[in-house]
Amino acid sequence: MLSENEIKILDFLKRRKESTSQEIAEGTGLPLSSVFSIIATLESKGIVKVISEETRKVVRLTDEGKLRTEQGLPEDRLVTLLNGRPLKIQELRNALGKDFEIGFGWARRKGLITLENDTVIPKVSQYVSPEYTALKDLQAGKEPTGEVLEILLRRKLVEVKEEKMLRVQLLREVETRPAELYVTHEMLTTGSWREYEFKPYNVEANPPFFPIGKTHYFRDFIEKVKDLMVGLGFVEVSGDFVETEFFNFDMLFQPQDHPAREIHDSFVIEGKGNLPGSDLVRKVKEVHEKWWRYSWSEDNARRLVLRSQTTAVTARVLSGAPKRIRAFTIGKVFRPDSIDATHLIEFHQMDGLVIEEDFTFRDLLSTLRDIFQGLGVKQVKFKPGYFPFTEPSVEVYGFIEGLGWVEMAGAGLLRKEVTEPAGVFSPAGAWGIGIDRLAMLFLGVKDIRDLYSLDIEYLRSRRVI
Ligand SMILES: N[C@@H](Cc1ccccc1)C(=O)O
Repeated sequence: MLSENEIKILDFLKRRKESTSQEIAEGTGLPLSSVFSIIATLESKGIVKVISEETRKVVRLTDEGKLRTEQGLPEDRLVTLLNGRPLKIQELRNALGKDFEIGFGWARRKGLITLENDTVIPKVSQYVSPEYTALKDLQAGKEPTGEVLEILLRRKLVEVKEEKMLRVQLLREVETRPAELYVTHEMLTTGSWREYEFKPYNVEANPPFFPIGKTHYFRDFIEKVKDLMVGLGFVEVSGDFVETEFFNFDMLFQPQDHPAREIHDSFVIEGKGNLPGSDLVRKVKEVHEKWWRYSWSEDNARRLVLRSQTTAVTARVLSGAPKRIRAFTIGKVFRPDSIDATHLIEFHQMDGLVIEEDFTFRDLLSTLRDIFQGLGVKQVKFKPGYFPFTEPSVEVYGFIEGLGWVEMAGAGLLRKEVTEPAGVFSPAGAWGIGIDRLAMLFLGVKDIRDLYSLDIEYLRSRRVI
């Protein structure tokens, strides 16, 4: 029992006895990936034998290369269009569309044209680029080398790929008569399937690879965190990347132009923002001047920064003076730093806020424990910490197999100096969790930059979680 494609390959091999997978693909018109899987099936049936397997580097046309092989290179087309006479740029642009820029650039660089005001003057009446010839040759099976290859690579018309090559031998001749069929609806309803013999599935054969669209894996992780928080009864809130110092620092009781503000650096943005219109600003000024003993400046509070902590969103929620709330926000924050495998200048935080009449420090710790449990961190430990806006404050550590205790979050009860100017008089718990680090631990990512990778091959290789 042989399938149609198996027969194709066997017929091809009969004439050759021995052949490479690439020759088979070429000779039968089957895609290389199918050839691999059919050879595996034929080998398991004892009809062919794979005598060697190697990987070699091959030059392949990219999608753009294929297109140019059909249409011609933009500079070739431009010269053809000119046909030996000068033409206005606009006419060429109309004729070539978005290829005009590329064609014009290359034609000029190659000295095929000159420009006088808005008129393009041809220097040659005909032109076939060596690149185009090389693409055609490649299509016919002759790989480019040397300088042309380099230019083609640079122009992204070809790419060098690793390709597996099997050398296959026919072990015995078999009668190549198709007898297998796939079962159809009709066979089932009429019962005629009983008269057929069916092909067993080869579950070990490698199927062809079809890339599917999927969400970026880090985005997926962030969605999971959001789902968890919503499941725990929190509402999601969000804020802008560009924030006034007022919400990023002042409302969080971090004094202006003072070392306590420098708990971390921030990026400054030109211009000034608006402050809230309530008496919140006046009360924040009061509390700063009373306890930090300096003259608080409204103008400084209007300065703009890229938010350096999502606690700025917490401050905005507070400014609405909620009586009772369970809210969280997740998003990017920005801090100057030198970039390496564990540091970026933009990363993600998840800040949370609980305001409840009899909310206690113990409630805060158990909420954090719940969140980390939900994220899959079973063992959590708390250490005293310091943040300008919370008292008491804790640092949260989670135990990760193979790594030990890892710092994951900062938290605490918001100080009265933070809540009261906003008109909040109930206890309020708050925290900020570093999301990138968590994601790296869970997704097995060693370099933080990979979380933001746009490399399509890498992203395809990531599992969907
Ligand atoms: N914003 C703090 C974390 C934090 C948030 C809320 C309360 C306490 C601490 C940081 O970025 O380090």
